[in-house]
Amino acid sequence: MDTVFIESLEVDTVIGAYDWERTIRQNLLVDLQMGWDNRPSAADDALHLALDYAAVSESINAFAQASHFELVETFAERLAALLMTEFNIPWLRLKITKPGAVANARGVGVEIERGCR
Ligand SMILES: Nc1nc2c(c(=O)[nH]1)N=C([C@H](O)[C@@H](O)CO)CN2
Repeated sequence: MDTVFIESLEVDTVIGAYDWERTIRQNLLVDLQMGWDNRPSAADDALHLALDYAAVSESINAFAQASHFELVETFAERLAALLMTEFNIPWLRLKITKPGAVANARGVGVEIERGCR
């Protein structure tokens, strides 16, 4: 299967398990690979047949704006379910990075794979 991807999309949200994190907004980086058959959109040169990465990015942004989870695991799981339903995505790999959360690490986070290729 082909993929459509979004790399290092920066969103801000309420995220964190500690008390001090509940009162601030922090940045997360979203890396997403989505399974899609790109042949129909390529054959007709038609956006309406493509998995529109701009529309997916807007949806991720809106989700982050409204969410306030403690764990990046929860953020990833709920976002994956939302995107698969909203855009009819059969398979995805989603990585959520929390930059600077751990001293001396550029980023920490989770990566999940859901659905069938
Ligand atoms: N597996 C996880 N471990 C930790 C998380 C998390 O979301 N998943 N979160 C924290 C704190 O919120 C931390 O990021 C604050 O710097 C600790 N461990």
